[in-house]
Amino acid sequence: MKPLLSIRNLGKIYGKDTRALKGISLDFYPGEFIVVIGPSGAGKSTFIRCINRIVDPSEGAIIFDGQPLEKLTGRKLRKERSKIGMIFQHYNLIGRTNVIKNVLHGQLSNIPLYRSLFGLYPYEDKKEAVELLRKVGLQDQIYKRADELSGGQMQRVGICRAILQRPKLLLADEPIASLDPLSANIVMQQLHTISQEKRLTCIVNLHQVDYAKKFATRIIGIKQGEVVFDGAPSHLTDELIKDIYEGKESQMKLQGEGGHVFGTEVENQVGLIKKMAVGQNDE
Ligand SMILES: Nc1ncnc2c1ncn2[C@@H]1O[C@H](COP(=O)(O)OP(=O)(O)OP(=O)(O)O)[C@@H](O)[C@H]1O
Repeated sequence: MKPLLSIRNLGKIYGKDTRALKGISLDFYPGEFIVVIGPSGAGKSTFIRCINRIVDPSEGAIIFDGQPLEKLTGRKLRKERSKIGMIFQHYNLIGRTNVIKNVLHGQLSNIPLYRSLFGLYPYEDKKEAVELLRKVGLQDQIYKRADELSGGQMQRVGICRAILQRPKLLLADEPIASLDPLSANIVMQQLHTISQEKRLTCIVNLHQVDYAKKFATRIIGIKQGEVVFDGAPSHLTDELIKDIYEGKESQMKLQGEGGHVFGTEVENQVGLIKKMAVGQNDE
């Protein structure tokens, strides 16, 4: 199968000497639900943001749907970006606008300006927006202002907006970091269900390892800007988790399903796993 997204030797340096990413090379395939984990400052957000060029990489290649994203500018870049949906930690909804219009904004890049100014969205888009909102249980909130919703409801609107964009790739930067555990679980479940139904490739940054193990088809661990784990959730042992979050790297290598798991020396320290448990994100 051809990858939808190929990243080669991706690096990012902020300012003079903050190396946020170093030599990252990864392939992502249609239908994968990838969760990126790693300690605070590891480079997770930078990684996600380099993919859609919110952040410009310092080096490397990002081949998305056959196009070299790192080289594109202007209209060509906008065209490729319109195939990449984004879900944000703080939802990025327009508070004074109602729910369905927020969802329809997902189609802004695909309709002429005059239509969006007058709210003239195609019937098919409106129908799909309603169906998506029904799917995430918001059918009774369609005409409510977005700022009257709970955080979990706002994020479900954010998911519907990203899906209505009809992307090939969905990026989510800590989508549940601001939610209570119950809402977080609902949001992750719905994000997972919808993206799997539509066979979208989904890359999600998370702090909660429990959710990564519950929902991911593949987990990527990043530490100090480098990939230190890439494999199936079943291969991510408690010891490896401890390593990603606090252990020292060693020569030991472990093989994971994806064929490239990186092992580390295990420090015998308890407690961190518990901290990383759902709802106890205290980094
Ligand atoms: N705009 C910026 N300017 C300068 N340095 C930055 C900028 N954004 C991030 N960094 C630095 O790059 C490194 C990686 O940051 P990044 O936000 O990507 O990590 P993260 O894994 O997403 O962290 P967190 O989980 O806390 O959000 C950190 O050292 C951070 O201080």
